Amino acid sequence: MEKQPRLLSSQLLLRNRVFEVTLNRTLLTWKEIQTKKKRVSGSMHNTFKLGSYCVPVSEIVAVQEAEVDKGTKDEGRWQKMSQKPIEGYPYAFTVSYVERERQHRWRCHDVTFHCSDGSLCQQWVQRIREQLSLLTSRPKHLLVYINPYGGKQQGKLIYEEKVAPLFSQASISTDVIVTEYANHARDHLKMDADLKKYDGVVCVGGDGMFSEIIHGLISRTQADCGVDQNCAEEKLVPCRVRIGIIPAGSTDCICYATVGINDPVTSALHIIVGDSQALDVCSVHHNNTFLRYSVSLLGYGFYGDVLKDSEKKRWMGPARYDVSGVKTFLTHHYYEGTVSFLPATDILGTPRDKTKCRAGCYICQHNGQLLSEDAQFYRMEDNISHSEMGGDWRMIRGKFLAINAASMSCACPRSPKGLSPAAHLADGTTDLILVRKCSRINFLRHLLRHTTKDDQFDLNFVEVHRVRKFRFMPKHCESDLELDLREGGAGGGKKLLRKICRDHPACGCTPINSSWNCDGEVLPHAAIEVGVHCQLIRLFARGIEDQPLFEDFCTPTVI
Ligand SMILES: CCCCCCCCCCCCC/C=C/[C@@H](O)[C@H](COP(=O)(O)O)NC(C)=O
Ligand SMILES: Nc1ncnc2c1ncn2[C@@H]1O[C@H](COP(=O)(O)OP(=O)(O)O)[C@@H](O)[C@H]1O
Ligand SMILES: [Ca+2]
Repeated sequence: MEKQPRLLSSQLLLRNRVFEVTLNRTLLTWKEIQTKKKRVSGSMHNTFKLGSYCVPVSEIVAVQEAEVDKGTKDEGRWQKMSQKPIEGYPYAFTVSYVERERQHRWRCHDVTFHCSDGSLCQQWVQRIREQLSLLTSRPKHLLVYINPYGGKQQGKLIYEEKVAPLFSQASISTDVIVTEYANHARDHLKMDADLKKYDGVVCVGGDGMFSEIIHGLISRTQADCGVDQNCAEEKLVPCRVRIGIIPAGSTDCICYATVGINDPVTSALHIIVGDSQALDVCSVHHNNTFLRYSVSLLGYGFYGDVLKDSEKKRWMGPARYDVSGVKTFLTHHYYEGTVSFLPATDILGTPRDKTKCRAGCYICQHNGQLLSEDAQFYRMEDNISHSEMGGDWRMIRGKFLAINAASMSCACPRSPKGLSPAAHLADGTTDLILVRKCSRINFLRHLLRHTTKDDQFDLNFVEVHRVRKFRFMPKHCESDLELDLREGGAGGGKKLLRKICRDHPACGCTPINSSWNCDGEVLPHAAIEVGVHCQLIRLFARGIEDQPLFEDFCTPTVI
């Protein structure tokens, strides 16, 4: 039977005031004790307020015996915490814990308790350390990949200055690899990394870098388990190793949509406390050949074109998306093709819901298997679910300015509610958004609504479906065409081009096909098949926390 740790309770000094400090299995609390002197002043003026504070053990970053300053030199903050001596209390220890600030930002704060007795001080440090060691979800050894060229090229600096000190404070050891070329991290994970050694992988970079990491990790897991990625129908094996994202990219939508902010220190703290958030992954295939994985946006048309154009402007940093965004908006290209999809019918929730996926999301906790009342009835009647039968595929043919599949909200600083505000992180579905050909002004209305409270789907040229699978087939199948052009020689090519020009009068100024924006990576194929793999990977995150009313929240504010 598990040994119940006993309660530890002592009277300790904090900022020259006496507190009753208590540690149990889950909480560290400290309550101010009225001293005689204070009681007198309290009763006389009736203004004296006693402080009472608490921190969940799960949010303690570290505990450290503090060196009470006796005029000796400072030997470094985390070697020994230097403190002013208090008469009669020559010993002290410092607890570092997570404190919540505005807009989902987390910070590491310190509180130092002074003790009269050295062995009591040691007992406190030891007991808190014991409690921390019981938290088995915390990582101990991490493999870190830094993209030194992501975003504003600050990845290395961000990691060294803001993240590494926190990891060492929390006794997390790391192996750090600064990538030397694109796909370095992917290939290292896929082939070389000794994954058994690590509890997690940390990605310092943007969405493109994160994409490298998941490709390495998922491919490696499938290879180790003998699963063929090329077969679109295969059930993929979930990855054991969790991934932490330290945002140092341009859009950082995966970090923002899973944590609520793109802030390196906040992300580091979510890694340290050992958070876990499952994430859906889309697999993208073409002709039974595996192309890529995606966790955030798969965008054809507008977002594909923005990305493709922006790649030429990398030197501009994150501003390249604004420039390419305006350019792409003005060119106003539309693309013809057929979208087929398998609607997720047997679930609760729709992409137009007002409720959002938040930390501990009820829908995601049930793997997206929660049944709506109708579907439940249907299942009872037939004893088999619609999706188990294969479901009904739907087909929409048309001219589209954008086809977006958002497997998560895709919230980012540019659009805090995201491309699909009600999408879930881990429900096994993706929200397929179809924006049909419309006027520039209407398209602008749609785009601008991503930045306001107005519903971007409430427009007659926009539709959105929650789906488990989808396919896109452009009117002109690019790969066949390319092959024909290449293999058919100049004559054959010209003939074919003439045919395309006939079919597509805008040729010359309008490209026939767009490319897909797959989590910030250009995917040149137009024709693709996509399937969602429910909860294939896990992040060191917990989803976006509901903004706490600070009085209700158990943080070291007065309770
Ligand atoms: C004219 C007014 C336009 C306002 C439109 C606001 C809509 C913004 C919605 C952005 C959704 C972004 C989805 C995330 C994509 C990233 O994977 C990708 C790559 O990010 P990375 O550079 O790797 O961090 N970024 C972009 C812009 O394609
Ligand atoms: N050392 C490197 N040199 C060049 N490119 C790299 C390197 N490491 C990673 N990359 C690539 O850089 C691209 C962009 O990275 P990312 O971190 O997403 O930044 P951003 O958000 O600015 O696009 C990704 O496609 C990634 O594969
Ligand atoms: Ca999803």
